[in-house]
Amino acid sequence: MNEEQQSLLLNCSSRFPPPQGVKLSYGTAGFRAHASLLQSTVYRVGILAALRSLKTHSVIGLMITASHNKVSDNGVKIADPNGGMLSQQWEPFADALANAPSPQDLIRLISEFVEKENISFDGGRPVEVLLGRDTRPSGDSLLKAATEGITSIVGAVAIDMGILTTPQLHWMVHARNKALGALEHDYFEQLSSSFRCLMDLIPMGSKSKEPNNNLVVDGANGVGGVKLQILEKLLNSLVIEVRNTGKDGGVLNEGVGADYVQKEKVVPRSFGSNDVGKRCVSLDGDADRLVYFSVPPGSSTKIDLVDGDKILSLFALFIKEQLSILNEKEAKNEKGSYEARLGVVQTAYANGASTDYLKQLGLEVILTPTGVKYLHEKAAEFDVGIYFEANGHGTILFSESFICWLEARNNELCSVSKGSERQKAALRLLAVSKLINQAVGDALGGLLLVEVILQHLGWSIHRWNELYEDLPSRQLKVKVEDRTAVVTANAETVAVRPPGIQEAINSETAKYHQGRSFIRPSGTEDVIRVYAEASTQEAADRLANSVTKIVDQFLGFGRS
Ligand SMILES: CC(=O)N[C@H]1[C@@H](OP(=O)(O)O)O[C@H](CO)[C@@H](O)[C@@H]1O
Ligand SMILES: [Mg+2]
Repeated sequence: MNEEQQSLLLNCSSRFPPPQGVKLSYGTAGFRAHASLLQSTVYRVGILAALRSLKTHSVIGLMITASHNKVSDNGVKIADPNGGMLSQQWEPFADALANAPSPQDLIRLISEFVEKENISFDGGRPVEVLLGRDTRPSGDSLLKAATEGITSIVGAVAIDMGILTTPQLHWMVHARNKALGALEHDYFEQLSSSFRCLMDLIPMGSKSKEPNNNLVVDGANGVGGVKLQILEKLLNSLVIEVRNTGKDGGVLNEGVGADYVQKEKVVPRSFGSNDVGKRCVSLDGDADRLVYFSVPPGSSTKIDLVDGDKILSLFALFIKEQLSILNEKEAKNEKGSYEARLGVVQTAYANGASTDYLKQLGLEVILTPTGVKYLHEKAAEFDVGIYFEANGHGTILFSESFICWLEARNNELCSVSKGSERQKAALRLLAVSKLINQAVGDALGGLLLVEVILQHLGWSIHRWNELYEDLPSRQLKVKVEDRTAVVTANAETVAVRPPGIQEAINSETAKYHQGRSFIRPSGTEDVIRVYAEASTQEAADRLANSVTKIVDQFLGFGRS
């Protein structure tokens, strides 16, 4: 680093002192904390984003959001050149940057890192960071802090893309680095045109049995509802009613949104007995998650939840069907078929019944730790990799080589059997790859794909929900003295530390028919999460409570 660079960093950094007595960690999905603590962190992540752009010679994204967390919280995360999460190799540097006590320490860290990573400041290439933020009131001033961080690297440019869903920002980074149109308008255009294409390819015989074909959306009082209202105008064929848009006085994520609905299994605000039987969907605060639900007859608060596992199952079923149509041979020894590897990725939170169902479909099911960064990485190993967290965060990834093969196959079929079922299957798969976000899970693309598949199959939400019956489950959280005392293995299904805790959990779980339980430290909140499953709701609740007590005995504040 030359002197000009050093003094620029020193000057700017002294205006962003880190908060006292707080240890920050990049966590499951970037840094998250009370917004008042984050000025310095976001400033420093701005520096990191510019360095990442220098290192990769690509456009990088920086998103300011705390997703489903409280409105008073905020957070920041990086989108890498392919639109995915920041490379895990850089996370320790992110942690060190965020926690550096003084500007001098910060500059020393940066100098050492730049040398180690061989990052050159030659100024020969553009250094660009796209910025986005959700609707949180603190977003505006944090965005300014991020801009200062980015521009404290000489020659780096910050481009404010405005208020966006998290997946929109990731999509824009992905598109920019492929030299494609990357404005919000391009995003809406891609989603709506691929949706219309899939709708046009629906077989004539499919007619939905749903008496009311309208969709009711809970926007979590966040950014997703408003964006969906813009998108809806381009769709023609789908009637969407959006509630909890955030414009009618509701508070972000308070009693609303995908996280609340999935964890509490009750209706969000502004939904109730008038909605019995309707197809409803909840987005989270930054619109990267979605869960469907319906209100059963006679209920005003209880719901039938159709969670991320069922969305995954619906997608897997559809993709599998299209792949098998595509590979049907018309003549023996015909060339051109390609056994695409289809795989699905889940976490330990996936309902046991969903994993059994997917295996029965003959699919390869992989388990990873919690967090999209892990699921995405695994899904990318397949030709078509579908990943979903139970809470509704997921997408379908298509490998570049499979897309190339599909395009060539579609062209070939166009000339020999245009309009055939096989050509339609190729077109459908290509359209799905454009509709569903290739960078990260996206509630808007996910929602449109669910809608089109339901129409394609002629299914109501009830028929979809009957794919399999969820095992009753319960999730709880426990405050402990030090959550890092829990260390897990085998995709978080086993706690290897503190010693003895897993044995205690096992002996409790063994008392329950179809019992399953695990604990792990949250990567976004200062808690230990407890998950339990059993054959009845009452049993799942009891098991979760007993395991909570075990956690408390081993790690709680009151232990002796
Ligand atoms: C059990 C659960 O829902 N965990 C969520 C939550 O992570 P934790 O590390 O569990 O706090 O937030 C992550 C980011 O949104 C999401 O990827 C993950 O699935
Ligand atoms: Mg989110």
